[in-house]
Amino acid sequence: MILIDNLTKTYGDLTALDSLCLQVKEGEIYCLLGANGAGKTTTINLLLGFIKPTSGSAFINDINVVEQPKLTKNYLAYIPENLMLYPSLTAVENLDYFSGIANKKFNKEELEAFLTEAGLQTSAFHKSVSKYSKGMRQKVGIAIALAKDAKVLLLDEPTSGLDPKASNEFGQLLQKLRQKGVATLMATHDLFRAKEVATTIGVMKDGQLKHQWSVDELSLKELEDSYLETMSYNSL
Ligand SMILES: Nc1ncnc2c1ncn2[C@@H]1O[C@H](COP(=O)(O)OP(=O)(O)OP(=O)(O)O)[C@@H](O)[C@H]1O
Repeated sequence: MILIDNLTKTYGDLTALDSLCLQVKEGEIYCLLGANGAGKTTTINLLLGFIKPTSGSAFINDINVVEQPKLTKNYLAYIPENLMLYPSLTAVENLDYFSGIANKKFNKEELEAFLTEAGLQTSAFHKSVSKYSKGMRQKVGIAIALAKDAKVLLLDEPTSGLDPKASNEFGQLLQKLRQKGVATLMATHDLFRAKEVATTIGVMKDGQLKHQWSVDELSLKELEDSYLETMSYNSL
């Protein structure tokens, strides 16, 4: 579970995040939309403990991210736009390495089973990931989350640059994780994919959460209209 309570981050005069409150429960996928500079990555970086908030708090499975950042890592998996893997290693070797960091040890068959569950084709398991497409790399990221048994998944524009088929596959993998009870927060510019996968959609602007809907509350057209209207409104 993710709980964000009045989280604020300022850089000098700039308020990158302004009293953000939101919650992502087990089995929910929360898609955070917003133009460049809205504060989406700042939110994710605060949850990851990469940066410290100016005020407010955030919790991963009831653990305070600021007070116990290392402990929260046990529950978290993170997939950024460009997942960092060791290029000279294969998918199995990368998965073995990253599982080890999370204090999990698996045999070859178990590692391969995670990659299969993440939808990676068997023929790629023992090839260097330097030859992988972006979609294949994202699948390794999902396999890492599965192997780690992550309870919370943080995604920063994971489908950016994926072709529609790969993006669709990625969405289906998120649904699988959702069925396992994973709480997912995904920053994205992809309104279509957000409407496809989310349980809740939030729209940020100037560091503030301007709208939040349950996904069933609105059509894709209504989401697009509301998004564009929010973006065109000049708050200055
Ligand atoms: N280290 C920093 N120093 C100063 N300003 C920063 C820093 N990091 C982010 N910002 C500013 O904070 C604001 C929010 O940035 P953030 O990266 O969270 O936006 P975003 O919604 O993720 O945008 P994008 O869609 O482009 O990734 C922006 O105005 C950005 O310039």
